Amino acid sequence: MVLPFKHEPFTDFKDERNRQEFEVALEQVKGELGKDYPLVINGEKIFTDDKLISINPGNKEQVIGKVSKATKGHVDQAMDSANHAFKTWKTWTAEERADLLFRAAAIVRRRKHEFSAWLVLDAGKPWDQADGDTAEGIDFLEYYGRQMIELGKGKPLADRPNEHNAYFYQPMGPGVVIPPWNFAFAIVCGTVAAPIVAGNPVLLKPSENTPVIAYKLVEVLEEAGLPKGVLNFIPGDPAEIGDYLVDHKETHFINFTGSRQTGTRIYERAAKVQDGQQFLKRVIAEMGGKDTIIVDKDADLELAADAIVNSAFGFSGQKCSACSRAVIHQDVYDAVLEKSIELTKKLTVGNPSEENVYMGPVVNQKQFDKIKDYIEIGKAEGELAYGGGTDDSQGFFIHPTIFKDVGPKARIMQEEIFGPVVAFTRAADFDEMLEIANNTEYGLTGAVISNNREHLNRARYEFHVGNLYFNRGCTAAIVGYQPFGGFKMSGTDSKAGGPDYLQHFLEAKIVSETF
Ligand SMILES: NC(=O)c1ccc[n+]([C@@H]2O[C@H](COP(=O)([O-])OP(=O)(O)OC[C@H]3O[C@@H](n4cnc5c(N)ncnc54)[C@H](O)[C@@H]3O)[C@@H](O)[C@H]2O)c1
Ligand SMILES: N[C@@H](CCC=O)C(=O)O
Repeated sequence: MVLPFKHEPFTDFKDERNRQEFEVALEQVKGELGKDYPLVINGEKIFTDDKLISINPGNKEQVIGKVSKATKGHVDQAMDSANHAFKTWKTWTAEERADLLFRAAAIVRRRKHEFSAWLVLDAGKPWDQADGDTAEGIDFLEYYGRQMIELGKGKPLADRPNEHNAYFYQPMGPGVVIPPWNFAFAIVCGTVAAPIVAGNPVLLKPSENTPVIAYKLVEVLEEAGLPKGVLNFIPGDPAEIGDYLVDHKETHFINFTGSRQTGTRIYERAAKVQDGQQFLKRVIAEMGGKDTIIVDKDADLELAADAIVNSAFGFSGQKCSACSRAVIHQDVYDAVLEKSIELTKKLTVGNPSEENVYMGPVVNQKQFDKIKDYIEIGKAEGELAYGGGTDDSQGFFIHPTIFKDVGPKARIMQEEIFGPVVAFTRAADFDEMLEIANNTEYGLTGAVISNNREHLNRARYEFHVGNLYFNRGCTAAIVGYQPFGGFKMSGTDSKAGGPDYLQHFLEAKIVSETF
């Protein structure tokens, strides 16, 4: 019997034993750095001369791994292998495919600290954030397995005398998974596991920033018994193979998570029907955010400051859900700002592969330079209230940064920065707060800190975001509890980790028989 879904508990690093175990895992992974990793096509490991070099963003000199790079020829081979594998993979029952995910979850759970240690080194995640990333990956495996078992039963329909109607789901065919680097295990795991458990083979092109941890997932699924060709691992340069994967006439779906710029490009290209293409491609595109926390005048101000600071600076603001705008009622603006600065002063910044800090580096030089530019823009658009320091001598470190008195239309209030920068703005009343909260092109997450029930009720319907939170921060959705996905230019609102997610990768079929 499959037990009900329960999310994977987080590790308490205040417990000395957990800290010691994690240090052991970090040392183990450090002993494995710098290795070569292959492509995996039809179960075959292919090493190429041309490599992606993945480095530790907290220590630029440290090479995490050298990962083979796929060409267009490899994409064709991977698609052939996926098409071949589809013939048998689709015949596995929902329970058999779900069992495979449950086995994979058990393997990752046994090696949890090891996976989190790879995330610390490959993505620069602080320990708690890395632990949360691994736990979320396990959750996706457990949750989608259970959802597939449910969907495998089909849906009830009405029958009439001498007529039986059946409603069931079937897989679509091979598709492409293109994840980002910021949840380098969880998002890769969820976006791969869902189409696979639904019966579709996958071509996985991981982010060029974090390909090693993605390879680890491929190994786990192989160990769990995934037949060859069902998951093909084809890291590469997106400029070389990105469009080719999306345009391919055999690509049935593109499961993308990343920036608005790449997502809209994929959405547009996938709409074009290629010569010989016999179906319309489905695009799941989960994109960026410009997420707001509203603080009402009737609010717990300690809670408000804590929610803003942790949502803005957790993982250095490199979450699509991160709070980058705090919209505060004028009566409590100064108090919330002051409390937020006091909390921010206590945050530690450093290299998480050496010590358990609150904030690590940002992912690469490009992001570091971009965030630095936005800090300069912020100085012209508002007043630097705290932080602003940067240092890329050893790794890509940016200190938590707060701007105050920023106008709602300022660039740092409108454009996704994807770094530890938050802008504060004041509003006269709740109407104005909602107006400012909704005035971006994004609609991903948001939070309202208020004890006014009437205002919370209004926000429920008028604050236009896919994930809205009351009296807490706007990050850290949990699989099965807060399915995730946004409106507007934040994407197709796929609600990852929710009860409707697998249907993106299934065709619903009706068979009506007359007796
Ligand atoms: N909404 C969500 O659920 C969610 C979750 C995580 C991250 N994000 C967003 O992701 C972004 C950060 O991730 P990123 O920097 O990796 O994003 P990105 O758009 O630069 O890259 C995402 C993926 O797309 C690939 N890619 C780039 N160009 C491509 C092309 N032309 N064709 C096909 N693939 C291409 C990349 O190699 C990578 O694998 C932020 O905007 C963040 O908000 C959104
Ligand atoms: N699901 C994550 C965000 C994923 C994007 O980066 C959260 O809810 O914080």
